[in-house]
Amino acid sequence: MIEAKNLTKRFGKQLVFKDLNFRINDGEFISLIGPNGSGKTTLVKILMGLEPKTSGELNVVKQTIGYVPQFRNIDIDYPLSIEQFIRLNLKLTFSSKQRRQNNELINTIMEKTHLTELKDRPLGLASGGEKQKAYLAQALLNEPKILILDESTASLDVEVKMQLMDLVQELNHKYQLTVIFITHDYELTKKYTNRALLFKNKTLEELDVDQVSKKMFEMEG
Ligand SMILES: Nc1ncnc2c1ncn2[C@@H]1O[C@H](COP(=O)(O)OP(=O)(O)OP(=O)(O)O)[C@@H](O)[C@H]1O
Repeated sequence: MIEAKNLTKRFGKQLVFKDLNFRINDGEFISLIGPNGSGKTTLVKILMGLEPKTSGELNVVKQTIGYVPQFRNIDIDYPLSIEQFIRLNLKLTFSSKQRRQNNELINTIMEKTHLTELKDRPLGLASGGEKQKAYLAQALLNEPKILILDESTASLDVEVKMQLMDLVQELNHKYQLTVIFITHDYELTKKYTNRALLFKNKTLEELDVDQVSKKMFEMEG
């Protein structure tokens, strides 16, 4: 469970947001929406402990968080396979017992993300959707309870976006994974999320997904 009370963030003199009050329950699939520069990434950085809050309270109860960024282009010469890329986040070990456990974990995660058949494909030659699944798999390595998708579908075409979101929805249902989906995509918000947190006038509104309108995605920062 994540709970914020009067959460405020400033960068120097610039107020990013003020007095945010919200709660995200375990197993929710929620979208975080709002114009460019309204503070979505700053808020998730605070949730992940990567950025200090200025004031207010934030409780993230003993939860591990996985983070999936929007994929950037990876050079076709990138030397690692999909599996090797996912392994980058594992702790280095020379113990054979630990290596066995690592292998089991990798196999489970590759299955969960439907990457088993693609494990030896060089990441540089993978499609956009496959690359994004590799990022997702890497984020799942420390068995997070909360998954943050930071515009993770943005550079994918429509069909591939849906496939990735179907996969995330499956993980949300099967493993009660809490999902926070930062997005500028109206259709995906409506189709996949139950609730939305909307940044407006430097604060955050909690909305049922029925209350979300296309207009909310057209606002300028
Ligand atoms: N490290 C920083 N130092 C100073 N200002 C920052 C820093 N990080 C973000 N900002 C500012 O804080 C504001 C919020 O930025 P943030 O990236 O959180 O917005 P966002 O809603 O995620 O935007 P986008 O939809 O464009 O990704 C912006 O005005 C940005 O310039």
